[in-house]
Amino acid sequence: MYRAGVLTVSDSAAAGTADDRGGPLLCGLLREAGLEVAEHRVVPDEAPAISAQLVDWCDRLRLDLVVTTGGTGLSPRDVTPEATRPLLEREIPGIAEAMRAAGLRATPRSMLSRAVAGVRGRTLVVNLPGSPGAIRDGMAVLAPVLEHAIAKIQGDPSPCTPRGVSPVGRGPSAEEAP
Ligand SMILES: Nc1ncnc2c1ncn2[C@@H]1O[C@H](COP(=O)(O)OP(=O)(O)OP(=O)(O)O)[C@@H](O)[C@H]1O
Ligand SMILES: Nc1nc2c(c(=O)[nH]1)N[C@H]1C(S)=C(S)[C@@H](COP(=O)(O)O)O[C@H]1N2
Repeated sequence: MYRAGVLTVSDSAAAGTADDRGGPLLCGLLREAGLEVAEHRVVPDEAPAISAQLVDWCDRLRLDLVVTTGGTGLSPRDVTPEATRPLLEREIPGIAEAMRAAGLRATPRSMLSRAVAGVRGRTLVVNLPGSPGAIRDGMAVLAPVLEHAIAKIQGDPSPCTPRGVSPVGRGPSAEEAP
């Protein structure tokens, strides 16, 4: 079973002045998607704190997946993408693009998230926005590709057969037709 870490990035949750609703929600959705949630921490919107946690989870604990929530927006304190991007060896722009695109169905503000996703070592790292709605929408996009993405990052040599994957926004391709 793949092991995940959940990092809530929120000044108010870290200070204890607001409940962290996003972190526990995200943990539950990851478990529903079949992952073990090995770590869950809350840090303030401070780049050094975010970076240190990501490096520890990717390099020391060698988690398969790290998902952050919060701090991806336009407030001056929002620095999660800036803290994440330099740590990535390869970006996966399609993940962040797909989550922003899907979120537009719920709110045009989806385009205001600057979330990034990518690979560090054997770990898939994904930023999500902080609101519970954004977490639900983001996980609906992410969950169907998680296992395949992690397997490929970790060197699974098997061919990428499209079978069993429901395409986003289209019918089956000729290749998939019976
Ligand atoms: N951990 C969380 N649990 C519940 N709601 C959250 C959480 N983090 C953010 N939100 C909500 O997401 C929306 C976006 O807020 P904002 O951009 O200010 O958040 P943030 O930088 O992610 O976190 P914060 O403001 O707590 O430092 C707000 O409505 C906020 O209440
Ligand atoms: N699907 C979805 N995406 C969303 C939202 C949402 O409610 N649903 N909120 C947006 C808003 S209002 C902001 S400001 C940005 C960044 O949020 P963050 O700073 O909490 O990361 O995410 C956006 N992405």
